[in-house]
Amino acid sequence: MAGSGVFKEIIDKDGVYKFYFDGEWRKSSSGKTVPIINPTTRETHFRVARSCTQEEVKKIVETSKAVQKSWAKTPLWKRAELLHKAAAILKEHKAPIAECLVKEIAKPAKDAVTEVVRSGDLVSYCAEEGVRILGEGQFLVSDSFPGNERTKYCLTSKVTFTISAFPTGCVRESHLPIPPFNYPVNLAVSKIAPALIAGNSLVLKPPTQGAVAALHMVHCFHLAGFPKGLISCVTGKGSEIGDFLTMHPGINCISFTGGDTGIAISKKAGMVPLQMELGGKDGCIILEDADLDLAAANIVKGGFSYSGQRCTAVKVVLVMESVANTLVEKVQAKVAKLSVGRPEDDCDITPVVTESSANFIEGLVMDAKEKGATCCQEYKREGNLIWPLLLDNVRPDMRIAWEEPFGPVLPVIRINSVEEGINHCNASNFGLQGCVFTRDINKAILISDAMETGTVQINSAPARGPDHFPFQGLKDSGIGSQGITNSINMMTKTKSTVINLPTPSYTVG
Ligand SMILES: NC(=O)C1=CN([C@@H]2O[C@H](COP(=O)(O)OP(=O)(O)OC[C@H]3O[C@@H](n4cnc5c(N)ncnc54)[C@H](OP(=O)(O)O)[C@@H]3O)[C@@H](O)[C@H]2O)C=CC1
Ligand SMILES: O=C(O)[C@H](O)COP(=O)(O)O
Repeated sequence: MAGSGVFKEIIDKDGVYKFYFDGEWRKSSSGKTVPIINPTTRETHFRVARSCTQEEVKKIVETSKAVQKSWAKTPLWKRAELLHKAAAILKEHKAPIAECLVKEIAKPAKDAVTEVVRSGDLVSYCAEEGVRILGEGQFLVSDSFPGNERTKYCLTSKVTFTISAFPTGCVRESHLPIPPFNYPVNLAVSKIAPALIAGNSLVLKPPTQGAVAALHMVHCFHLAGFPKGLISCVTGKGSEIGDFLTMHPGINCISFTGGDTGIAISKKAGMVPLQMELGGKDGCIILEDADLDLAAANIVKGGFSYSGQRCTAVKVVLVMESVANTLVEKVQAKVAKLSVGRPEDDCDITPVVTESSANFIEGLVMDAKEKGATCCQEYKREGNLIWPLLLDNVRPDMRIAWEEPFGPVLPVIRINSVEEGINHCNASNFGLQGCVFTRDINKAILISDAMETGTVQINSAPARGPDHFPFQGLKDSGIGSQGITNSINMMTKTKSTVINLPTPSYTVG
């Protein structure tokens, strides 16, 4: 049960979830709260402290200063040990955390448990990967470069972020992970674990929808015994506290996952490393020689899992005209078998996260219908619940050909050449993932190389997992690369120490 047992200290007597600072769960001095609306009932299910008065943020970020310095001196194996403990506690308490995901973001019950277990696995893998890659460095000699004798030895290693005090007196210490609503646990730990193994402190800003799941996850790190003040979690709407956090002089690294907000943040954040995983319009190109049963299964899984609320969802199908009718029939037959209803009942299609999201999705559908798209199913909506819809004969003048619904509606564009399909994908502002279905591996590789996206899946739907794979977006889909190793590297700095010898030294004797 959320907020009970080992989690009872994260909620106050009035039923308001607290924020986490300096090793304690605290009520906000603002005295205000933020309601979290259950997408299924459209009623308030939880309340979190609308924390973070500017005074509170200032104190939170500065507190990380001393703690971060001592954490950076903690041996790698000890950092890893604590991460393994947090991973085990996460998995031990997967049920109450999954319950929060069901109630806050209408994630189907089974998928909710999977997200928590996957997060525990990510934290453990990160602990091991961190010990490996942060335990290695480089040794370079000077005479490998023209004009040099062997008078210099260069030792390089990966160090944590501590940067000396700035003229303004602020020491830039803290990492700022900002995850989105659709994976408030997994896309939080995908930032938290690399930051911690790399020796950083952090201030987590969880999504409003998903905040309580994130707070339960933070408590698992608290129970694991991380030093007080190393991890903080501030609650409150991003629109109200986000800018103050992202532009705070004490923040020296931002890892964000979400929508266009990330583009705005990247323009405001200043001279700090950014890791941005943003939206996508993942294209699925179906060639004439494709295995259409395999393609149909992946289009339904890829396009409708978690009601299409995944940045890696299949967002547009580009199918060769000659096989389009057969493919659409196969997809329709599978869509008809999708269960629609409550996340508690493990339905395939559950309510989208907010009413505004449902309204946005509806707008895209209406625009496509008005412009002549074929609705393969009757458009149906009850509150935030939208029945799965395949839109055939979509054309480039329709908004849904380009915009990201983040919902259970999927456009099909019929093409007459592979180039047409690739050109459509590359004309998008997004460049996250794409996929191609063909039996010809040579064609698949050529298409993969031609697609301007961070990843191309061959004969499978787009996906971020497994979480150790590099995961990146091009163009408006992101900055930098996620995935455990790349995240660890992005959250460290390279330090060179050069030993200068008075005379050249080559070999013994
Ligand atoms: N590429 C990827 O891996 C992913 C991309 N996305 C994309 O994100 C969108 C949906 O996710 P959603 O969570 O709604 O995205 P948003 O961009 O609305 O929110 C993402 C996070 O940013 C916070 N935030 C909002 N405003 C600010 C601000 N001014 N400063 C700092 N933080 C802020 C939000 O907090 P709050 O909730 O309080 O507003 C939330 O925690 C879709 O476009 C989807 O494609 C989503 C998941 C993964
Ligand atoms: O942001 C998202 O939606 C996730 O990165 C998608 O992850 P998944 O492909 O593992 O669902």
